[in-house]
Amino acid sequence: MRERLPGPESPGPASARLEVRRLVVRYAGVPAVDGIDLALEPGSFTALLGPSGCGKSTTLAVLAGLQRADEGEVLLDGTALGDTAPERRPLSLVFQKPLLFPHLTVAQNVGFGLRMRRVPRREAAAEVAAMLERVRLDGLADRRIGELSGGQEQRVSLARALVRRPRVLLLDEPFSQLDADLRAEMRTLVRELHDEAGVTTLFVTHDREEAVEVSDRIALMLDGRIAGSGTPQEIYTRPPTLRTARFFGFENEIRGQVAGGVFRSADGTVSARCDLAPGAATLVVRPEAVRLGPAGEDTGTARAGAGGIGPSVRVKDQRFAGTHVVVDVALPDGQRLRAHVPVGSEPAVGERVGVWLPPERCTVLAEVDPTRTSGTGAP
Ligand SMILES: Nc1ncnc2c1ncn2[C@@H]1O[C@H](COP(=O)(O)OP(=O)(O)OP(=O)(O)O)[C@@H](O)[C@H]1O
Repeated sequence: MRERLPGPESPGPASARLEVRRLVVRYAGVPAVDGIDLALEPGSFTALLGPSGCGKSTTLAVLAGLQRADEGEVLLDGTALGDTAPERRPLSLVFQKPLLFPHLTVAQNVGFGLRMRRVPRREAAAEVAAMLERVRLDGLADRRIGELSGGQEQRVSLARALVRRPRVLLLDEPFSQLDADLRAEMRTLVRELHDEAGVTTLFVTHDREEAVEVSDRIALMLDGRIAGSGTPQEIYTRPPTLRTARFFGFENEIRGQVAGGVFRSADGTVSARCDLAPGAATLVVRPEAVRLGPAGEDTGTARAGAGGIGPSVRVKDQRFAGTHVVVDVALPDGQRLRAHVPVGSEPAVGERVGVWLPPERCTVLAEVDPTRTSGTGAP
């Protein structure tokens, strides 16, 4: 995760506050967007994150004026946009597939919007040249679109979007067609461009790592609804619901009960302090937070409130995963718990190990999934 100052970046002079209230969009009567609220502060960078089909693109299309909402409204600096035509909205949209004019050069594509706005030729040329330099395409101004790589095409799309000086920048999975290295490079570029211009940005993605790395805030969308929102740190470490936890890779779910401010697993081996009311609950913990140690060692059970499991459990399975080894252990009641351990420190299958769940990495949720008992969901 990048080091970043807390709070939104300083807004650019013209960046706007964008608000979505109770937005509903139905296709053939079925809601694709089901009553969402969103507030993008001026100059902020928000990721709208969610799996395929959850309604992200539909939301963006409504913001851009390309799709009508069935209910709700979109407000720019407090003014409802209503039926304002797309070209009259001070927003720029970058799509997954670059929609560029193949018969025009790079510079002509970038300058197209300025020509439409009748910006004087010399002024437009200077702005286009400056923009191409910012997206590191200077030198390619006279190339045709067909002579560019996928990454270069998306740079042209970004330049074309930003040269209009939009008050809000909307990005719809702009790098999903690029390879992993190029995606990382483009993410950095988008973030740099945002930080320079301070333009309010909404970045749609299904990739949680991308959302965490690039944004100041994440709104997680599931089945047409906002399932949780917060800073990347908040949502990554303290998921508000079980589904959010699963989406963010909390593979371990331990079921139990809360009583007197303490969660206890069904078999009594895991405990953690929490401020939930008494009742059924689930403790979630990421596999990389689970610590394994030598069997018999005090791995934390004795510490009051520290999530801990009895001194020894048996290793059921382990497999090499490149940067770490995935180890599944069997808890006393038979449920599995998954740990990621550094390569070279993995215990053997059948070995007995001690387990410790650092309390600050455990989240207890007042929810249980009746369709699952417990464990990792591993076979
Ligand atoms: N024009 C349409 N007619 C009917 N159903 C549609 C239409 N467009 C989208 N849908 C449906 O609405 C739901 C939301 O689609 P949307 O494209 O907004 O999701 P998404 O999160 O952007 O998905 P992806 O990441 O795959 O693009 C999906 O179930 C989709 O099949």
